[in-house]
This record gives sequence, structure tokens and C-alpha cells, in this order.
Amino acid sequence: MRIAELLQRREPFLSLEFFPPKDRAQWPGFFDVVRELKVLAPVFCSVTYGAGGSTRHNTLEIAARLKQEYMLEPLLHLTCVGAHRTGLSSFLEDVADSGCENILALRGDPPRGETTFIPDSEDFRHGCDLVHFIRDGFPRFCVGVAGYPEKHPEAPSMERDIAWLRHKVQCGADFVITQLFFDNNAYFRFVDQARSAGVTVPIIPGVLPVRNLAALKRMLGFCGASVPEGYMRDLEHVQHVYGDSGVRGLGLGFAKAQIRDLLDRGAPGVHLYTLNRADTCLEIWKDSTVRDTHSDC
Ligand SMILES: NC(=O)C1=CN([C@@H]2O[C@H](COP(=O)(O)OP(=O)(O)OC[C@H]3O[C@@H](n4cnc5c(N)ncnc54)[C@H](O)[C@@H]3O)[C@@H](O)[C@H]2O)C=CC1
Ligand SMILES: Nc1nc(=O)c2c([nH]1)NC[C@@H]1CN(c3ccc(C(=O)N[C@@H](CCC(=O)O)C(=O)O)cc3)CN21
Repeated sequence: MRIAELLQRREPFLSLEFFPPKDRAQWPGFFDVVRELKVLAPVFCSVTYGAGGSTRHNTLEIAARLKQEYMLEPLLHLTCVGAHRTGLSSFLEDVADSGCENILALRGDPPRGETTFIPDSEDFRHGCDLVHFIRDGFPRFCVGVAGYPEKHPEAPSMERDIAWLRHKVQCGADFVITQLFFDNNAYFRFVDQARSAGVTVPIIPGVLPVRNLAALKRMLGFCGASVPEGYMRDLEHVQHVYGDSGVRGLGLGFAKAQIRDLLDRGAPGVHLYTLNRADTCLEIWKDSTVRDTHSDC
């Protein structure tokens, strides 16, 4: 079912993000995690896309299994990396044949260690080009795009970035998922700015329960998100005193409070970056209002 329609039915909702494990030997363990997280009744589950196009088919295979075997609604990430018109058309036909109908249209990250994104094709330089291509050839698909509460790192200003977001929506995007952030004020400011600019589609906040400090710092280096000073100080402290388990405990508590505050202040739901881990997500769910016992998933 199209996510835009599902979002109208459920409030507040939870959605989950998974990445396809690199090695097929890890797939059974991955689907065990999916089975555990099914109790959260996610409104949809996104499946990320590996660089270079090499795992585009893994994304589809996992998404199709989520739909057919687990009755979960998949959202397939698709990026401009390695994108060409003919290859994309045949991929999107395969997506349609599998019964999936939701795509998150992203530009993609520069290769690891690089800071500039060099498009593989003049036709696909930005997220909007993918949105346009999908809308044109596959009008049945529901399309999501990314938004940046703290501005995309390459954008010259928040105003320009919001203008490009509006453009993606004018090209046909049905909803927005935000980049991770830790200061909810940044999210609500961003929503206000987007609404003032004429963006009316749902803007779903993306939340990362921090599990690993070194990985978080790597991520912050290229995604443009920031960590409030006090939280970073506490993360450094627990890392020093208790190691990774201390970071996981603090990250879990922070994410719970962040989600509660987002929902209290009117966010439509939350998109959780699961990092393919069941334990953290289940803990968050245990005492959270983000659930829907009437789910038909
Ligand atoms: N869940 C995930 O895995 C997420 C991944 N990302 C990643 O973030 C990166 C950026 O993706 P998108 O937001 O789709 O990129 P985008 O192409 O929409 O925007 C990238 C930059 O180009 C600017 N821009 C956008 N459209 C433009 C246009 N037509 N002409 C000139 N400048 C334009 C934007 O202001 C921004 O600075 C990707 O690497 C994506 O994979 C972002 C959020 C979540
Ligand atoms: N530009 C961009 N690219 C992305 O790939 C991306 C985003 N933004 N934003 C949202 C999500 C968040 N992503 C993340 C966030 C954290 C880890 C991370 O902490 N990884 C740990 C594993 C932690 C664990 O499983 O315990 C690592 O060691 O890599 C990985 C990907 C990937 N996503």
C-alpha cells in the first residue's frame, strides 16, 4: 500500500529503517531481527541502498520478502549512484512486479573518504531528478525524499536548501523523512520553515538511538547533523568510564526522551534508524506511546 495513504490512517506511527546485510550468510539473522521487531507494528520499513548499485537487487529482494513473508510495507531507498535511465526503468519494473510501491528517492553519499558527490550521469544529479523520473514513468509509486533540519552540508543556506526541498515536492514527492538530529527544536523550526515555503506533505522525523560513539562521529562528519554540547560531553564520559555499553544505555535513554518530546509536541510519528538491532528498538517501544495495537501489518 502507498505510504502516503497509510500515514493518514495512523497517528502517532513508528517506521523502521534497515540496511541489507552485506553477506548473505547474515540474512537469516537479519530476518530474525525483523521478526522480533514486527511486534512494533511499524507503519512501513525502509531498506537502504548500497553504494555503486551493487546491492540494489539486495534492497529489492529484502523488501519483497518483508512484504510477502512478513506482511510489512517496504520503502526502498534508491539513489543517483550508478543511475542510468534504462537500468533504472528495468529496476523499477522489477519493483512494481514484486508488489512494492514505495521509493525513497535520494541523491546518495559521496564515496567513503570523499566529500564531493560526482554524478554518474548528467540525468541524475540530484534527488529531484529521481523523483521526476519515477513520477514520469511509474506514476503509481509513492515517493519519499530526504529533508535536513540542520541544512544539508553542501547547501549554501537553509533558505536554499528548503527551496530545493520544495522543488522535490513539486516534482512529485509525497512525504519527507528527515536526516537524524538530536535537538527537537531544530526539527520543529525546519517544519515551520518548510510549511512557510509551501511544503504541505508529511515531514517524518528520523531518530537515531546512539550505540557507538566513534561511528556517530564518523556519521556527523558527513551528514551535517550536530550533537548538543551537553549530550556529547555525557557520551564521551560514559564511553570513558563504561565503554560501549555505557554509550548504548545513554543513547537509549536519550532517544526515548527525544521521541516522547517529538510526539508530545505534535510530530506525526517517528522513523527509527534501527541499525538492524532489535534490543534498542524493543526497549524504546516498551514504554512508548508509539504503537498501534490495531495494526493490520
Ligand atoms: N536514511 C538515509 O540513509 C539518509 C540518507 N541521506 C543521504 O543524504 C544525501 C543527500 O541526498 P538528497 O537529500 O536526496 O540530495 P539532494 O540532491 O536533494 O540535495 C543535495 C544537495 O544539493 C542541493 N540541491 C538539491 N536539489 C538541487 C538542484 N536541483 N540543483 C542544485 N542544488 C540542489 C541541496 O540543497 C543539497 O545541498 C544522500 O547521500 C542520501 O543518501 C540523507 C538522509 C537520510
Ligand atoms: N548522508 C547520510 N548517509 C547515511 O547513510 C545515513 C544518513 N545520512 N542518515 C541516516 C542514516 C543513519 N545512518 C547510520 C547511523 C549510525 C550508524 C552506526 O552507528 N553504526 C555503527 C554500528 C552500531 C551498532 O550496530 O552497534 C558502526 O559501527 O558502523 C550507521 C549508520 C546511515 N544513514
